[in-house]
Amino acid sequence: MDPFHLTAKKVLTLVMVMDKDQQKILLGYKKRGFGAHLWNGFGGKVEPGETPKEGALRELEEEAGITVKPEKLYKAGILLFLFENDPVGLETHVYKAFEHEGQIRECDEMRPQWFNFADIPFDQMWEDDRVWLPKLLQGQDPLFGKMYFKRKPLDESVETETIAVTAPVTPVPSATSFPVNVSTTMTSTSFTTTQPINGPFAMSDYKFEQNLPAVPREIALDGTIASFEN
Ligand SMILES: COc1nc(N)nc2c1ncn2[C@H]1C[C@H](O)[C@@H](COP(=O)(O)OP(=O)(O)OP(=O)(O)O)O1
Repeated sequence: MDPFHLTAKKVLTLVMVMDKDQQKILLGYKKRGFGAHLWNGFGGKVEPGETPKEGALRELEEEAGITVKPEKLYKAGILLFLFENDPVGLETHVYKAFEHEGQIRECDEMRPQWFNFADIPFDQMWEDDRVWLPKLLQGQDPLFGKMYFKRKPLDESVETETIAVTAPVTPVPSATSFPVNVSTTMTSTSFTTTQPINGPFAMSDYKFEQNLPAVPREIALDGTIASFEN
């Protein structure tokens, strides 16, 4: 059985906002959820009834506080992320924008920050980014590719944060002291979580589709680029 065989896919978006004059890109530090502790563009799941472009504009506003005029948001490609032994692929519609409106602001999910093109923190980003993002910055889009990921072994993990937890602790009576009146006291403890470098997956392979006759709308479940926008 092909470990990358897909039976379903989720449609996601990813928006890269750039300032060509300053040679800067706006990235967000993901504070929670899928891809937590990594820098990425802004985006998320496309909701029922939305086009990918509408979803991209909504997520950009939710996560970075800024808006882009629909006609100034350009399709930069589609990346299909496949995970070993996971039958659900992530069809990610990538967009780019060079101008925006509104004030950039942090939210509970993302912390936005501008980076010079020369200082993009690839060692704290999904591994696929170092393959396709330089192409995007050089204007070699639209990009259509499939990225294959395997789960990382735990020894590639690094400790990233210590979380202090105040929790009620209920002493368990020993057999000899039983019966007693069990009292509940508050105490404080802490534990350390591990976060694998570049996220929990390692990219094992990737393939780009070159010289397509038209702009694809989606990547089919069998991996072929099936339908085209005219
Ligand atoms: C696996 O490789 C990936 N690489 C890159 N560069 N980006 C990725 C990868 N996998 C997913 N992404 C992007 C696509 C989306 O922009 C986000 C994931 O979105 P999320 O799951 O957070 O979607 P939301 O709708 O915001 O989620 P909530 O349910 O938390 O609202 O990462």
